[in-house]
Amino acid sequence: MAPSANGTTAPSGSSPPSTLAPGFYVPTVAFFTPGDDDTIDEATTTSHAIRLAQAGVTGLVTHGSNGEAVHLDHEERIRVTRLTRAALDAHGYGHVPVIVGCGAQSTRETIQLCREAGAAGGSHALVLPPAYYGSLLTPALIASHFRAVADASPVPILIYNFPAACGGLDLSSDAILALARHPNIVGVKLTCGNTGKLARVAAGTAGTGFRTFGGSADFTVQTLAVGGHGIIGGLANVAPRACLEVMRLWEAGQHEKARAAQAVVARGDWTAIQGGFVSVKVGLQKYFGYGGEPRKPCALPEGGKLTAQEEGFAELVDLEKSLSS
Ligand SMILES: N[C@@H](CC=O)C(=O)O
Repeated sequence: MAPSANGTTAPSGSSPPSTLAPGFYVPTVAFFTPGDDDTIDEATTTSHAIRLAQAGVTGLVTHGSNGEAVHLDHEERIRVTRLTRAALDAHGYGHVPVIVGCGAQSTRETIQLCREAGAAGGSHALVLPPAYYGSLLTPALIASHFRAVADASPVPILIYNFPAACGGLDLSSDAILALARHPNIVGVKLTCGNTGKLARVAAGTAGTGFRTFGGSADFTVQTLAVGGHGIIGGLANVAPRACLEVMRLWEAGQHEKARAAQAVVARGDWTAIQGGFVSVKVGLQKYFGYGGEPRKPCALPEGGKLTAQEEGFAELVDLEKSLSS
């Protein structure tokens, strides 16, 4: 039996359920072979997925913002999802869901990505709203997009509300609650950080199986306090046990300790939020010996900026390592 963040167990080898368990889900970073070779690093993709599962995370997300989805072609996306699913299955984590980032600018390509995600072993799709032609996209067109994708997708979808990645497009709680009535729209990741919206969506969908996730580890306690179901957050690439510990302490009613752990996680997440997925790679490389380079045109920081990012994770990694022993 393998543990999950909410303290339940699932028999290894079983399939992920379509209703997501509450807990902590990790949008994995992508790994590439060094230099001009620059192909998917299959060995590291596999070992990273296993490391996270062994730490007890509830699920993984390929091709979230941390996963450089926009730097990958369709074939590479399929390969990463297949590798991740296969790594989990081969190590007794068949019940652990793999959510797949499927945002694209057209409804047509988004549906194609959802179909490819399902065929590659993805259990759910995480869908950003299209925003490139933002001034042309009315709230009604955005809602039609999500409904058309949900109608056609072979896997249930989660809405991904991340205004900073979508030219400021920020879905309201009213819009999300209306979409939540679609039978194939089963959750939302709120990277907007609006905990008022989170409270309204969690309350408005209570008891339906719809899942309301905070979109960053730095507001885990806030999410749980208002009835959210957990976090989908990139910081757990570096420190999965520390991120889970905040949830465990809160759910055990140890609120002072949960706040103290949340403070450490929030300080670490500030480095990840400012430096994005590149800083997550910096943290992995410095403290766990793998991570490598992002795809160009992104680049690792150098000099004082590199050192500052490394040091920004030090306290968090101390907590992580204390929980590993
Ligand atoms: N801060 C976010 C970035 C994207 O949603 C995260 O932790 O995943």
